[in-house]
Amino acid sequence: MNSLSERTKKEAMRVLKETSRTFYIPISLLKPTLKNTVASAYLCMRAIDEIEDHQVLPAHTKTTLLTAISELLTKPFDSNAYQRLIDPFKNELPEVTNRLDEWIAICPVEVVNKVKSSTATMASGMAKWVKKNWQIKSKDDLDDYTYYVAGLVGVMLSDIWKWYDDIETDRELAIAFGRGLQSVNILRNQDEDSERGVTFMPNGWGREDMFSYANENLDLAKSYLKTLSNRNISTFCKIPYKLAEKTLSVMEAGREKMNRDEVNAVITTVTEN
Ligand SMILES: CC(C)=CCC/C(C)=C/CC/C(C)=C/COP(=O)(O)OP(=O)(O)O
Repeated sequence: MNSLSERTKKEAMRVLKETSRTFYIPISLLKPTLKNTVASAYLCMRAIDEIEDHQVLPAHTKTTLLTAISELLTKPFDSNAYQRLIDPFKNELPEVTNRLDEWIAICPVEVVNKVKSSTATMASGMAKWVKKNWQIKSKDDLDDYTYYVAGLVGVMLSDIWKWYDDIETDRELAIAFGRGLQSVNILRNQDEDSERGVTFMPNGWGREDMFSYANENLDLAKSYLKTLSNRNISTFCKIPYKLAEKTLSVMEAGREKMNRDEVNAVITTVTEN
């Protein structure tokens, strides 16, 4: 047994628990091989998301880091080069980012190139949107942004399902799933984002337009769910879907987000069915 990689897998679950409110529980419910794979894949994307979202790093540092990481991910991953790249920023960056090389190392070899490739595309898309200062003017811009930051999570997960259990899914539906979840987050975080001077609303859009965008994409997510023939995978995907659906309904009723009991109730309903 390789005890270093066993230790890193445990660490991955600890870091996941500390960084993701939404995905720790669904990932924990996956069977061991899937759990390890999806955890490492999620952490790879989260590692770069923390750079894009960083509250202190200047834009030029973000774009330099994201572009360089994207390039590193397109080759056999050079851990030393990665550590040299982030070294000047290690104190500012969270653990999930500083350990990207370890998350890649625990991803099964048969699927790691898919994870690296989606993450590389995401990193270059994030670099592009940092450069544009997230100036989303049109629906096409919104589709482009949500493709990079969330649609690609769906693409990567679909690649994992295909590898694990030969499950065929529709790429556009997987992307829409990500877009649906992301647009619910945009609605939920609108005030917080505008306080830091960022808006993801296309010109002329109000909240109702973003609600429609979220609903349209979540409808496609529902079609995606119907195509999943593996129960363990289907439960995993249903949890964020149902949480998003419920978040939309509480926001429509004028509240900011679900309370903890409501979150737990959604998870119980999904896992008991
Ligand atoms: C095929 C398929 C299942 C597609 C879905 C793809 C997917 C899981 C996209 C994630 C997008 C997203 C908004 C993540 C952060 O959510 P958050 O802020 O709620 O999560 P956090 O608690 O991890 O920060």
